Amino acid sequence: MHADNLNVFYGKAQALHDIDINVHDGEIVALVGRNGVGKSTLIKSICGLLPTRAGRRMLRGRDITSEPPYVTARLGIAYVPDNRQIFPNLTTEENLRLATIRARPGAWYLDRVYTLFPRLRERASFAGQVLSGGEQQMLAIGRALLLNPVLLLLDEPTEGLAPVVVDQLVDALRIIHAAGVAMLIVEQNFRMTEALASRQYVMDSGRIVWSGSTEEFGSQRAEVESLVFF
Ligand SMILES: Nc1ncnc2c1ncn2[C@@H]1O[C@H](COP(=O)(O)OP(=O)(O)OP(=O)(O)O)[C@@H](O)[C@H]1O
Repeated sequence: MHADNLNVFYGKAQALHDIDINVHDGEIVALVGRNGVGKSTLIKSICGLLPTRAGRRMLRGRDITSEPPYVTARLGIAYVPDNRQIFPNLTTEENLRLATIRARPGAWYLDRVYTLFPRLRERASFAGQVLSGGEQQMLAIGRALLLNPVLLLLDEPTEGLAPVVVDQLVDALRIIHAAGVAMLIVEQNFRMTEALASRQYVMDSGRIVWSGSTEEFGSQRAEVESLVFF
């Protein structure tokens, strides 16, 4: 996926300025920055939930700038929102089965998601609203996988989760990555992004202000942290 000179507005207010980012096939890339700098706006615009005023978005050589979310999903971009958007009155399994209805054909199917997240199999008949935060996050990721994505967009997947659950998610994301799925992860948890991502983008005030490999991110930590937290 390539976003080229993206500019996105809420009404007259410009939220994203001249954004250039790439996520290559099979790559994990992190997007970090303080609250309100535009990270969620960027991933929503990549999957077509927000219109692009200028610039373009490409997926595997195809221009998707004007495509709505249901088309980008069919082309292989799956979005895991920060509020997870589980149907509260449907069971875990019903939530998952809904995702399979118009999914791309591919390697992910219900039983494979249950193998990845055994906890979801145990909770198959429980309503979405009684799941723990970690279980809901697993459900949101499992549902996205059932679309058979080439790119998974994850908005703060570890927010509010206990460290032991974060470790389980990191293990699951490694397995998903090994299966060939690329990811763009919005995260405040540096421990997680350093463990998973090969490259990092730092945002501030609607712009990309730093980008580099995870090794550079580690060696320039003080400089990067001054951009992210002050
Ligand atoms: N629906 C909206 N209408 C108007 N302005 C919005 C809307 N959503 C977000 N914004 C504004 O756009 C800017 C970027 O918000 P965004 O949610 O993308 O930031 P973020 O980096 O993801 O922050 P957070 O980590 O808090 O989610 C903020 O100034 C925010 O107030």
